[in-house]
Amino acid sequence: MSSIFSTTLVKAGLDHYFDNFMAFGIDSLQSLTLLTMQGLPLLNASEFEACLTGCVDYGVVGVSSMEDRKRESCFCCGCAWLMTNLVFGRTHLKNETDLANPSPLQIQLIPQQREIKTVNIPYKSPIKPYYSSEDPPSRQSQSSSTSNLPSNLLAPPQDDVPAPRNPARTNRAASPERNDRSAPQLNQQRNSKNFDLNGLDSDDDSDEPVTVKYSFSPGRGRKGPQPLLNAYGVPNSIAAPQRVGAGGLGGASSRTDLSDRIRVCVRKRPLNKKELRTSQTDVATVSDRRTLVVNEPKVKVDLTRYVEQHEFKFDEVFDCDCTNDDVYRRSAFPLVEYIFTGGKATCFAYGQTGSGKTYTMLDETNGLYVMAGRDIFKLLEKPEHQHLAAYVGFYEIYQSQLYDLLNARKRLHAREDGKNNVVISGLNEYEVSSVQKVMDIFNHGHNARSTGATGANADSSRSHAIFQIVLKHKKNKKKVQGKLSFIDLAGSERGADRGDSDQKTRMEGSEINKSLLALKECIRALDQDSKHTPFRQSKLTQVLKDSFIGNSRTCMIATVSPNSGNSEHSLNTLRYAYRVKELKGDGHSQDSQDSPRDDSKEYSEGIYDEPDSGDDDPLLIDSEYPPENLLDSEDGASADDVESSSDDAPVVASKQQRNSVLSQLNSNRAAALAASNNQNGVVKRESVADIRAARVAAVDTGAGVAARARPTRGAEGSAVQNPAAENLSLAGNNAASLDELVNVHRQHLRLFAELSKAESKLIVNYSMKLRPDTSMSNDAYVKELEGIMIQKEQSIRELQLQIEKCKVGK
Ligand SMILES: Nc1ncnc2c1ncn2[C@@H]1O[C@H](COP(=O)(O)OP(=O)(O)OP(=O)(O)O)[C@@H](O)[C@H]1O
Repeated sequence: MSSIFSTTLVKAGLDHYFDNFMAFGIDSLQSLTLLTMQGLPLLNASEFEACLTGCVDYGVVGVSSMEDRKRESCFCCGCAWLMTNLVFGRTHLKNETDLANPSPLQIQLIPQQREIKTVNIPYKSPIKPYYSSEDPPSRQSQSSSTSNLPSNLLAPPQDDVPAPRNPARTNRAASPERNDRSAPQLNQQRNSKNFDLNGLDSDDDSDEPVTVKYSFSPGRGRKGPQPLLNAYGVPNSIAAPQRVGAGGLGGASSRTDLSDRIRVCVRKRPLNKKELRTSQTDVATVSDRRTLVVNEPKVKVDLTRYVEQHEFKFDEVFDCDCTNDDVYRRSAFPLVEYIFTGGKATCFAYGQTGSGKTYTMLDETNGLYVMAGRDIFKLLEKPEHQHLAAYVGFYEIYQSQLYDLLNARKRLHAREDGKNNVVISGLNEYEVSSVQKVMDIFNHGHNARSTGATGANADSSRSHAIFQIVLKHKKNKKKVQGKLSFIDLAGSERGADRGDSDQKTRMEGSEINKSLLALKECIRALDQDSKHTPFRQSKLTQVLKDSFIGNSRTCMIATVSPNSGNSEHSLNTLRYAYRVKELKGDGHSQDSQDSPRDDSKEYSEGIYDEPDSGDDDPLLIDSEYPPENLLDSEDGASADDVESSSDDAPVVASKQQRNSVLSQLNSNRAAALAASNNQNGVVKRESVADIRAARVAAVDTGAGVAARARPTRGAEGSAVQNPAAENLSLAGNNAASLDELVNVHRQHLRLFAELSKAESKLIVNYSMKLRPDTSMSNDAYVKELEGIMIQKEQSIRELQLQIEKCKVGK
């Protein structure tokens, strides 16, 4: 880098962009002027003006102020206007030694068409470049006439990454060379098994990932690692949820125990060929066995790009070079051992479509279920297990209905026996004696699984698939020793991200979201030893009920795609996984600044007691249960009713005593609240906890007096019906419905928050035309908006329905 260059920047008043220029390999007047000089005759003043105002690629190099842009010209999008009021002297240039060095930044113009044909201005993240000076051969051999642009320039992965206002001018193809003087060195270790960039055919959209390991060191001619900046341009420290406190997962030294009741692991898959071909960056770094850092590419409001770092800690983090066997040893294997001791265990894969859930859990030949099968058969050979036999069943939950994948997708029903064990009645279970048999049966079912096209993935799983291995006593097949379920959940991405999918797909998405939220709440409740586990929220959690109570172990494997284009989804996955276990052993961590909101606190308030399963004994299964034990029904209504009756079912004496103490406390609390309201002469808004407290008081004392006697302020002191008091009496009459209402309401709020976020983003993108692709047409905008509105409408309807239910019970 020449001193003339820096002097010139100072003269031009652009020296504050020095780092940005460096990061983009612009380290000499040579490289700068090549961008600006050649197109001088191409644009007239008004075109230039239009380009200036519309050129969002300034953000790429961080030139944010309009004044600076005018001064410095629109070099980055290649509109090729020479710097107006050029302070950068061409005379300087002539003398400059850098002139001898061919610039890596080239523009090839076709003046006749007044269109920039090719230009390559690679976006090199100041944090983590994805290619070294020795670019992969395929990139070097790309023809300059094709538009094989660095995707992060022309087709940035994020929706909110800026795109040029005039798409015609963006038809630029890559120049193969890079400035290795300015570029940081990047050493790549590639998995020889898959990696052959030479062989990357642009038509090859294979999703087959390639393992790429990066190690980065600053290169010659470049300043050291650039500091990360946050949205305010301030160096960014690690900013994401970090668990704090003892017993949590925050400290590197935190305990990770294979025998934990809940284990939350994360698996990062390798970049696939398509992602490599489109030059997507690997933004997820496994920094140690328990830590994953996501470098999220972002754009400031002034269009400057920056990177935000999020660090997450889990029980276990598996890097992209980990095999299924590695994952198995640290996740499912302990569960296998556990079921032989008479327990139930569940292993989930959760993540965005295409992130590797099926590959991990149910890969036909190498999934965790195969490995578990292998170990189960080994253990079954032991003399002490000779009385046991293994059975497999495979079903799916699609749109809240159960289907037997081993029996022509026959509808199934979940039932509950007297011991709170869930039985999928009618499920075909096959006795298996070898891994091969397990695999054959699995394959049969796998083919029947529902898949459908979504905007996100043409082959996306639209259902939750549950493959279970049950250990039964040979002499009495109704006697179950243990059960291990492998669950390949449907894709976690939200309905709002499904592009212009039809209503059916959006409905599916909404159903999936609902069940995943419910699942999270249930696992959290389990992790926190909560007295109440909200099974009723979805079919998925209803059928997994016995995996959340009593003798159970759960392992969740969150799968993430490492590419920059999916960073938002990956972050959602990681936040979900984090929330599952965030509070363990630290009741105060929800107050931590970085910790996400604890919205299920009341579950642990001890207001409700879920009856113990009392099933330390092996399960006793009976497929003939009275109809009142039906957990799922055609109309979907009785499930709740049944569940509520199970909530209110008699509990063991000690629990009754505890409940009565709790009732007393709650009653006092409600009365105190009433008194305080009375004293202040103000009608206070009720918190959920208050309503619940009063409700429980009303139910348990049988009087409901505290609730109904809530005083209100009225004109001249006359009694005015207090809506809160009405709620309380209502709750007393229909406790289960109100309970459900609170849950639905909570989900509604969450969904609305998400949707409103998406809506704001949409309108910003549309109005500022920031979408990199041209698809943000009026039509696309209207469609996306419509999609969001439909979801909001659905959510409101659901809430209204629940309100009606409560009223009916009044
Ligand atoms: N850890 C991994 N190593 C190698 N390849 C992987 C890995 N994870 C996933 N893949 C590959 O990535 C692709 C997508 O994976 P997979 O089908 O498992 O995703 P998914 O999360 O189950 O998606 P969906 O929800 O749509 O079913 C597959 O081709 C799979 O082979």
